[in-house]
Parts: sequence; C-alpha cells; structure tokens
Amino acid sequence: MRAVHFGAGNIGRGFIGLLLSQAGCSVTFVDVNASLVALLQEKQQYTVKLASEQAESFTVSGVNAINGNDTALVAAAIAEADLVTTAVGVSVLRHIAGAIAEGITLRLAKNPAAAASLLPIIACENAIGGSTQLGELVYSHLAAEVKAQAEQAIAFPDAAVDRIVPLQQHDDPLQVTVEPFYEWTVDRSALPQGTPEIPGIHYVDQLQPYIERKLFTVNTGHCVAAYHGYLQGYATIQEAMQDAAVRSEVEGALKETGAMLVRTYSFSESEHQAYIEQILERFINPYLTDEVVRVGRSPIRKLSPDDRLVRPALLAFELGLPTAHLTKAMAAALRFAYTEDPEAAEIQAALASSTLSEVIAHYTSLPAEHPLHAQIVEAYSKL
Ligand SMILES: NC(=O)C1=CN([C@@H]2O[C@H](COP(=O)(O)OP(=O)(O)OC[C@H]3O[C@@H](n4cnc5c(N)ncnc54)[C@H](O)[C@@H]3O)[C@@H](O)[C@H]2O)C=CC1
Ligand SMILES: O=P(O)(O)OC[C@H]1O[C@](O)(CO)[C@@H](O)[C@@H]1O
Repeated sequence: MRAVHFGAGNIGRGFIGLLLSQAGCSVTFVDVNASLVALLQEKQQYTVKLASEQAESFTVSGVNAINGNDTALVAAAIAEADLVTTAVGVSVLRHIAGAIAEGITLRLAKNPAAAASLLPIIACENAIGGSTQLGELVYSHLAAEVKAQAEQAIAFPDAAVDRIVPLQQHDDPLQVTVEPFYEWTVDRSALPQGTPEIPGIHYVDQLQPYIERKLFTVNTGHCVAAYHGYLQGYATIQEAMQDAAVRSEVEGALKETGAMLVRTYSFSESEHQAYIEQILERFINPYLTDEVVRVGRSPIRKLSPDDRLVRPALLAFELGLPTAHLTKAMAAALRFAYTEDPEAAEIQAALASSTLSEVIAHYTSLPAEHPLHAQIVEAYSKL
C-alpha cells in the first residue's frame, strides 16, 4: 500500500509514519520544511525511540518525501496513493486542501470508476471532526463534476490519535522519541464497505465517544497542567505534575470532564477512573521531557468553543455538573503570556486593549450573561 502523509513532524514520523510502515505501507511524507524534506529524501529512513526503561528503537525505512510547495508532485502522489493521512495541525488543513483537491482531480481523471479510485483521507489532528473539516475544505476546491465523482470514491473518516510526542532535540534531526502508548481510532462507518483495514488502527462504528473521551481527558488534563504549570514557573509537565497544587487542578478538571463523559456515554465509572489514572502516569513519564509551552501552545485554539476546555465545561454545565476547575484552567490559559507563541501574544494584546469580559466572549464564545463566563472572570482575578 502507498501512503501519502502530510506533516513529517513529531506525530507524522513518530506515530503515523511508524505505524503505517509497520503495517507494510510505503510512506511518502509531504512537508513544507525544506531541510526536513531534503534529509528524508537523502536518508530514506529514520529512527523512532520509545521513552521507556527498555528504550526500544525502530528503524522506519523505505520512506520518501515531497516538498508541499510542489503542488504538481503532491497531486501526482495522491493520484497514485492508497491512503492519505495528515498531522499538520488543524489550522493548517486549509493550506493543504488545494493540493489534495488537485490530486483527487488527477486521480479521478485517470480512473473515473469509483471502485478503482477509492481513497480514504484521514486527518490525525487533535480536533473533533478533523477529517470532516478537511473534506469540506477539499470540496471547496473541486469543480462541480469532480465533486459528484469524489462523493463516490473519496472518504474522509474522522479519527482520534493519542500518543505523546514532545519537542525533539537529538543530534540526528530525523530521530524522534515517543511515549510507548499509542491509540489511533478511526470511524469505520465513513469508509466504503470492503476498504482494507490497516493493522494497528482501531476501527469503530461510532467515533464520538472515543474522540471526546480522549480530547477531554488526555488533552484537557495536559493543557490544565501546562497552563497552571506555566503560571507556577515550571518548564516541563513532568516538573509541574510534582507540584501538589498543579496536580490537584489537573485531577479536579478530569473529575469534571469524567463526570460529564460517564453521564453522556454511560461509561463505567471505575473504568473511566482507571483511564484517568493511566493518563496521569503517562504525563509523568520520567523518560519524557515535555515542555509546558508545547503542551499549552495555541491557546486561542484551545479556548475555542469546540475544543478541550470550553466544550466539556459547557456539556457539564448543561448536565448541572461542576465546572470550577475547567473555568479556572480557562482563566489560566488567558494568563499564558508566552511571547513566542503568536496566539498567546494575541490574547495578551487583546487583554491590554479590551475588557476581560470582551476577551472571554471573543475567544470562548461564552457571552457575558453565561454563568461560565462569570466563573472565568472570578477565577482570573484570583490567579
Ligand atoms: N505531538 C503530539 O504529542 C500530538 C500531536 N497531535 C496532533 O498532531 C498534529 C501535528 O502535531 P505535531 O506532530 O506535534 O506537530 P509538528 O510541528 O511536530 O509537526 C507538524 C509538521 O507539519 C508541517 N507542516 C506545516 N505546514 C504544512 C503544510 N502546509 N504542508 C505540509 N506540512 C506542513 C511542519 O513543517 C511540521 O513538520 C497536531 O494537530 C497535533 O495536535 C496529536 C496527538 C499527539
Ligand atoms: O497538539 P495540541 O493540540 O496543541 O496539544 C498538545 C496535546 O497533544 C498531545 O501531544 C497528544 O495528544 C498532548 O500531549 C497534548 O495535550
């Protein structure tokens, strides 16, 4: 199988590329980082190391790379691929949609029969409905007659991807160290019947419980640790989690999202608690060094209404459940003044020129009269 993967970064190389290669796919990365692309083209392989006592390592070989700015080459690769995946960041999806649309157009021109052109395109991003979003962006670039053909042949199954891959600092720039745990869950119901299943991917008929459980536990808990850890002056998640006050904020937020998830999806309470505890262990993995500024990156995205803080808080609020730790984490996100993060800088500039209430309403979409809005204002003043 030929896989084209957009984003040869940490998740691209350390998770998706590794798993696809182990499943027997030949992987072609598409990236806009010219030196990374050149190095992958030269070496055609890279090493993935596990952050564990045993420090197992894997060589991912037979890979290739294309510069994402070379749209014609990217389109040609998509025309011949059996699978397309992405891990570029959800806000970057709109920048790759045009090249994917060009690839689909070429593919369908070569092979108009849907059966011959079947292609799953899976966005592996931290977002609800990432592939659906990508599909909408791609369709906006397709000509009307191609859209009709694409509806029969091209699938955009949503997915949840879970593996902690911190920023990398190795002599070998292609090497990537990852935590041992991984879970890649894909919505089977969006795939045409008979689509070959890839070993290592967990296919489910309903993705919503999986993506919400993952995003509102792993990602909520992690960003709570990052924002409170940053305020306390810690550099890494591992250090921040040693602080009883930070840990208690994380546990409190996960109790709030957990109560909401258990009620919404009828999860077993004890199984969900075990899931939380496993995640807390992953956060403190002593073989990983994960910077709070990485985990807290892009606070505008993380404060948006469908993301890991506001959405679970709204769902919990609607069920009459507590939300104090979640709203406190939103207040801490507003105080994430890391100047090298453009989104953090934008929030700080907004706070300097507008009222707190205007800023909260703008970034969270929670209007001033919403009770959660008042909770954020109160928490902000106490931090
Ligand atoms: N790092 C992690 O632990 C996890 C990350 N994710 C998600 O995976 C996605 C990627 O995250 P990371 O790998 O950590 O980021 P990263 O920054 O390491 O990798 C992103 C890669 O995308 C490339 N890129 C940017 N614009 C591009 C474009 N227009 N075309 C092609 N490539 C482009 C960048 O050059 C970079 O190599 C994000 O959505 C993130 O939320 C999901 C689970 C875990
Ligand atoms: O990649 P994002 O959405 O900025 O958030 C970082 C999150 O991704 C992860 O790396 C894995 O899901 C977590 O470590 C962290 O919560």
